[in-house]
Amino acid sequence: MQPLVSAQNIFVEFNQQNVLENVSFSIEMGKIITLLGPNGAGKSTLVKLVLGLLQPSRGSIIRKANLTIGYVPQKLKLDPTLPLTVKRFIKLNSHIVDDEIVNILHQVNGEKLINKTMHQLSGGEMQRVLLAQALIKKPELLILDEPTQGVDINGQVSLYNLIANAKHRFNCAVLMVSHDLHLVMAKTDEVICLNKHICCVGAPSQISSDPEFIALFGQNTANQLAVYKHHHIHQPASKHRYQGRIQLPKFGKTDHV
Ligand SMILES: Nc1ncnc2c1ncn2[C@@H]1O[C@H](COP(=O)(O)OP(=O)(O)OP(=O)(O)O)[C@@H](O)[C@H]1O
Repeated sequence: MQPLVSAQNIFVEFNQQNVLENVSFSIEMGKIITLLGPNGAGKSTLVKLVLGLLQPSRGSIIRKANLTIGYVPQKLKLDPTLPLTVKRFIKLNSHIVDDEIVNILHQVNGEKLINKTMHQLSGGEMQRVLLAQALIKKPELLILDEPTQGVDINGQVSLYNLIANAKHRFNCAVLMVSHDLHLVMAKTDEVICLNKHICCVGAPSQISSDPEFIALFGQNTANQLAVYKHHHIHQPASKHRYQGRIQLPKFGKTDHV
């Protein structure tokens, strides 16, 4: 089956410096992919490439024709003087009737939020509304960039459950940047470990024993992944392109993982 997104030998350069180097990956229907990497590794840059907001300096990225993507950003900056209700926010850029809004909010446990203004929402409520807005298009691919920033632990658990439910309901693929390994790995089919180039890729249990992963993230983090065993078949890691050894910097977000 044709992948939803296929990237081949991507380079992205800012100010004559490579931010992504020779990155190749594909996103297949129904898979949950978690993107890991230290600060500045190029995770958001890769997300922008997949969204089509950025073009590679070299290499190619092919999206399935008419691919529908739902996107949940890290944070949404809204003009505080704008009295935008949740209902109006979800209606932006889409022609949907009120029943559909109620339905989609129900799917993220957010029916009670419909008439609140966006500024009244807590961190967790805001992320659920952003998820609802992303799901309204019935996306084939849902992309989330650190969706639980500023959300407490209960909110994090509930958000990841909602994401997993949405994946089953829409049979969509999910690409997410997350440092909440203890919460996301049980639901993740494939981990892509990025540090400008792809250091390693595979199921969480495979990645946990990869020397590059251990060198980059430490044995404690690898142990968190090791407990997750998947019983379905994954692509062999050799199908992905490993980009060779790297100089390994200290990981900057240890407290998050
Ligand atoms: N528009 C831009 N112009 C110049 N440099 C940029 C631009 N966008 C990103 N960068 C640089 O590219 C590198 C990768 O940034 P990116 O935001 O993709 O990393 P990240 O892995 O998402 O980091 P973090 O975990 O801190 O969010 C960083 O060094 C950043 O400063």
